[in-house]
Amino acid sequence: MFAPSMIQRRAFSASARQLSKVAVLGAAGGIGQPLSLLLKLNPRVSELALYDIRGAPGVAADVSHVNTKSTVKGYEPTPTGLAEALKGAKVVLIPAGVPRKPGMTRDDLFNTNASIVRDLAKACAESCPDANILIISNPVNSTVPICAEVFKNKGVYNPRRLFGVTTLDVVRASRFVSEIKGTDPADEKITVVGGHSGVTIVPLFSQSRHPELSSNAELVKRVQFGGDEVVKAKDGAGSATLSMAMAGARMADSILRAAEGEKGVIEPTFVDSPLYKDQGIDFFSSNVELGPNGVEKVLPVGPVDAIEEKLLEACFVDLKKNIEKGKAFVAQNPGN
Ligand SMILES: NC(=O)C1=CN([C@@H]2O[C@H](COP(=O)(O)OP(=O)(O)OC[C@H]3O[C@@H](n4cnc5c(N)ncnc54)[C@H](O)[C@@H]3O)[C@@H](O)[C@H]2O)C=CC1
Ligand SMILES: O=C([O-])CC(=O)C(=O)O
Repeated sequence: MFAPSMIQRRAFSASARQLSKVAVLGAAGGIGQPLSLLLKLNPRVSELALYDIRGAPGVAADVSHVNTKSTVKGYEPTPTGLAEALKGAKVVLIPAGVPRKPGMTRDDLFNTNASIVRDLAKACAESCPDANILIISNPVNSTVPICAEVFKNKGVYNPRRLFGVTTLDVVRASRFVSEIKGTDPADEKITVVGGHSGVTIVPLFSQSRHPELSSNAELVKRVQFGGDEVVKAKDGAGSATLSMAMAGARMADSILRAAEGEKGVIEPTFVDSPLYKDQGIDFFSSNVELGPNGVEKVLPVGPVDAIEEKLLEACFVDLKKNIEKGKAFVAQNPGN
């Protein structure tokens, strides 16, 4: 017999910890592999579904030996395999697609990655329409609108559940500031808004502990073009994978914590946003409060200084074009 207090405690822990299936599409890639490992280490994940057009069963077999409770399964690259991987998923992370080589912009990836994301989005809309979809594949400024259009066409679009992963931009910003100031990056909370490429990435140092940094043009540029640093250093072998895996795992964990009812979970992310819709910009990255239903509240950008005002103006020009390009792609190429 259990004492009443024990029964209460057991009932509480069972309801607080939900069973969460998480799927990774593109799981055998540079990001997908370390991301899958980090998700295997997350106690909030009960089931890990790994899918790729090649190599997912091997990655799954490897990761499955890590001695945490969750189960791991790799799926074959067939429509049934994909549907099975997605069925019942609470979170789907999508790092499928090609990465940049030196000299390329993220937009140069559009021609290859747009159709990959469109087709995977279609599978998600069919097999797990209520899942939280986290898009990592570039160009994020266009692939997120692509996913939204696909979900709309299927009649299952829920703007609260679609996220462009821009976490890496704030991860970089806090690290770069800590290097300059000799501080712990954990203490450097830097707001970054806009989109996820070049000048659409807008760090708001005026809101940080070091407001004077907004006039540090070199630092601003480093945050905006941090991805290029890695692309150049990898010299043709791809772009950021390990730091991205960490950033993606952090975002997934935040989504899961909020789903479990934790209050005050805030992450920056590129979402269907009311902030600049009046200027024709339907998606924007800003701090977002997460909840059991996904996006709980899109937080305002807050006060910006004159330099940041100019950065935002430049951001809007490119961002608008990137978003339109994604929407137009689905309109012209709806796929099967
Ligand atoms: N949002 C962000 O902050 C970041 C985004 N990225 C983007 O993430 C993407 C992936 O980068 P990496 O992992 O380095 O590339 P990768 O080439 O190492 O891996 C991509 C994986 O996707 C798989 N794939 C391709 N088509 C697929 C499909 N239809 N279904 C399932 N899997 C498919 C490939 O087989 C491969 O294993 C790139 O587009 C890159 O630009 C990279 C870093 C940061
Ligand atoms: O730079 C790239 O192409 C990959 C990426 O999005 C990043 O590292 O932020």
